[in-house]
Amino acid sequence: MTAATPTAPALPTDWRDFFALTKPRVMTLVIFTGLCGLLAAPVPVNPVLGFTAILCIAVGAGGSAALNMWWEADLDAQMKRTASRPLPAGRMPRESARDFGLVLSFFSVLMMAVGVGYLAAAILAFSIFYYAVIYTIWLKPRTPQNIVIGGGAGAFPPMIGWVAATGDVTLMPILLFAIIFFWTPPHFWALALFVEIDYAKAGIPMMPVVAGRHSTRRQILVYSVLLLPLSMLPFWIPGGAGVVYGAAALILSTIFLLLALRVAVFRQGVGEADMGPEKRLFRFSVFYLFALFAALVADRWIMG
Ligand code: HEM
Ligand SMILES: CC(C)=CCC/C(C)=C/CC/C(C)=C/COP(=O)(O)OP(=O)(O)O
Repeated sequence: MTAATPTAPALPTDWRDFFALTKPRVMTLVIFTGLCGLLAAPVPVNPVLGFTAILCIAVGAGGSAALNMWWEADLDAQMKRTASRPLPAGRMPRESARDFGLVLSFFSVLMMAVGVGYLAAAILAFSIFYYAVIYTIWLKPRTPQNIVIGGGAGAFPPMIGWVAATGDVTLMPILLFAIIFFWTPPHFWALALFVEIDYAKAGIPMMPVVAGRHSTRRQILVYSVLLLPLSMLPFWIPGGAGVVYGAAALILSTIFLLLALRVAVFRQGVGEADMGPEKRLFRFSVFYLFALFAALVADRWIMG
């Protein structure tokens, strides 16, 4: 962040700009995994409590995204992918994004504490801090391991959903956390491979910029290999998920691994100019997590 960025908006702000600050497209999956954590928990959930918990996850995640955009306005201005966001495009004063993010974050935690429970509120508060401060301010500009460690922030929502329902952290929510944690590096590095030039321009030490494409592809493969047995663990542990989830996890994780193999190993005939395999892996990563968590809930409903 520098003080040089103008704070006066060049264009009037409207509600769509505030909505954009919450990174709504990315947050759909955050909210969905939170909802699935809640619905997969082995207890009946009071609908009002469940609705409050998901609303708090959505508001808290949106608040932390607004704080991320406030802090990164100068960086976002340098990248084509992010240059049209409300702050770099000059549609909003910087302070508005900061205040909006702080208000959303504060009220989401307060509402979670009052309406759902202290443990869920504490984990939500930690997730917001993790994304807005540990990842955005500390890790992202400093190390190519930024998203490996920082990915923890996005892995909390299913745990928050589960804790909101049960009041307790057991092995299952820890496994759901671990699945997203190991999913994040292939998800993000696949994208970073085809938008690498932007990150280099902005001076962000993303893995392809620092370690090169070859090493990034190998690391994508390592996480994708680990993801397969990890995603099967909820099926293998006693009292975990049933065969509907187990079959879905096996199929989805195998496809994920094959797409990662294509990115990492079988690139004969695919030039560096053609990032088709990386784009396919990125798109599938999003579908993968939606489908895996949907299967977890379907399994709970079908298998009981
Ligand atoms: C530190 C970890 C992560 C990083 C750095 C990251 C980064 C990104 C980036 C840069 C995009 C491109 C879209 C955009 O410009 O907004 C994206 C897309 C997406 N991410 Fe991630 N992501 C991370 C973790 C997650 C997590 C944990 C989730 C959900 C559980 C998630 C869900 C999504 C979805 C759904 C999209 C597609 C959005 C669309 O359709 O445009 N990401 N991610
Ligand atoms: C409940 C709660 C607080 C959840 C947090 C959810 C969370 C951490 C999601 C991470 C996903 C995300 C928006 C990454 C963007 O990375 P980036 O900010 O580096 O991407 P950019 O380059 O597009 O700004």
